[in-house]
Amino acid sequence: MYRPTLSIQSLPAWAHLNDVSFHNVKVINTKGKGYGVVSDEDLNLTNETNDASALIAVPHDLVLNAAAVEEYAKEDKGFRLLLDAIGHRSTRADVLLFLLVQMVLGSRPSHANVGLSNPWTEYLKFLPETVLVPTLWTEEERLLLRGTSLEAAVNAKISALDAEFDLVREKSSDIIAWNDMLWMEGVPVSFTDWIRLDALYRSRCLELPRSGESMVPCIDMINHAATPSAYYDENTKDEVVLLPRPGVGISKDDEITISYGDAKSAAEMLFSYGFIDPASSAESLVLPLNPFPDDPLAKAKLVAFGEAPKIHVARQGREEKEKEESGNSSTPNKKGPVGWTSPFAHLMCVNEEDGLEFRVLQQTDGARQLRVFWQEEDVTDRTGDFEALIRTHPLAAVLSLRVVTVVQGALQAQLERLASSTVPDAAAAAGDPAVQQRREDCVRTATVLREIETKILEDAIEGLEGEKNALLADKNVVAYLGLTEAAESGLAGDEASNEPDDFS
Ligand SMILES: C[S@@+](CC[C@H](N)C(=O)[O-])C[C@H]1O[C@@H](n2cnc3c(N)ncnc32)[C@H](O)[C@@H]1O
Repeated sequence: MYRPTLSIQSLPAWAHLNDVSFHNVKVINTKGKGYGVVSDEDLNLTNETNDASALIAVPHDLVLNAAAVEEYAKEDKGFRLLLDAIGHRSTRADVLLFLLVQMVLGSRPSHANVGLSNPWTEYLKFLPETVLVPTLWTEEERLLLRGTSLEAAVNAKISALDAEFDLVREKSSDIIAWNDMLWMEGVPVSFTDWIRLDALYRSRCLELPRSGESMVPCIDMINHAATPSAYYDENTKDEVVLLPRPGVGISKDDEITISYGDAKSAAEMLFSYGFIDPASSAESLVLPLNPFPDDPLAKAKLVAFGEAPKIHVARQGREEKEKEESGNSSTPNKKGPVGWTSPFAHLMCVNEEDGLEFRVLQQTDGARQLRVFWQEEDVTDRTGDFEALIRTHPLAAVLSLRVVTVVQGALQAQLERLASSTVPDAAAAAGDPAVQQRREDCVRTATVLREIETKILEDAIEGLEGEKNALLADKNVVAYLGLTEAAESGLAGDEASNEPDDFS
């Protein structure tokens, strides 16, 4: 839909009207990062920060979260109907609905017969038209993610957004005033509008110490840096304040930055914010894990496990590694090993002959319930704990070898997919310079992600090779494989008669 915009030069006027105070800082257009906040003068900072040193202060009533949406619904009966029909599922869902209404009000206020304007109606007009998060990449641009951990995640997110948008359309169409407002008047709201609102929310929401997950106008103009100069907090007046970090020097024209978190992986940063900062992203990735296609228990295992099966891969921190080795290594650039976890892989690799059993129990009310048994013990509530459960099995090492082989195979397949899909040349995008620039940004970011994930996968596979070799040397495994080999060579003897050579 058509979306009016406001120049960032008008932000001070909006801030003044809405009691947001800026002290010696201003919002400007930065190079390559959209808007950002810079210092207007050299700041003489002490090691103490308090309210007097706040660079930006935002009144509590501008903070947008589930509680604020609820307050808004008390004043606007029309919105109450909409919120009760669609909202109350999560903070995000309520805020997105509110933003949708504000976006529509902002684009055709004269026609509005429902919905009350609010400071956010105008503030939305300052926000960027697009965010480079992959849900807003074109289908062609998303091919750049082939083989990365984001390939499946972005497709799943787009499907989820599609289902969510259908629900919003269906429920709001039942309310005549909203049906007219959202879907009939002028250019109706589109799926792209919905994806854009989701992207704005994801890339701009903050975790406030008291108010929780919230959007805060103006504070959301601050960019990220690995070594930030500021942080946000809530003060005794319930304002959200931007404070300089103690001991950090800020000169005139310096950009003021905060940290968006250092525990997020490169994929998570790209997914949520549309950029990757290798200096502050965690070296980790998450991949989906599919059960064996020929496992007759696959469905029961999935139901009993209760969540989407995954493999988490993460480089262990240097300190962790040093602690583990209890040595005092002084090779600062040496990276720690890459470890993995996958609770489902352990469940996936055990079968009836190992002691796994599924039973369907009829309850007194007639309902049927799937129960999981391991070695005769009911472990229905511990399906995520099979790594520990198999440790006491006489063939524990054999079962572990299966798991390690499965995980290594999945990571190897991912690495091959990553290596086999090349990144097309950005110059291939012809025409409009803005489209060309955007394509270059997507190619650059996807290339960074691909390099980071390739290295993590290679190191994880190498680590798994070590684990596999250690397990192959285990005496129980040697004995088990010896028996299996003997059985198979007996079988091979029978099968040998089927070899084409024998017919010759
Ligand atoms: C909370 S907003 C910050 C203000 C934003 N730059 C704007 O124009 O409104 C977060 C977005 O800013 C951009 N951004 C923030 N830090 C960045 C960085 N270090 N490098 C590149 N882009 C960054 C990304 O587009 C991100 O989604």
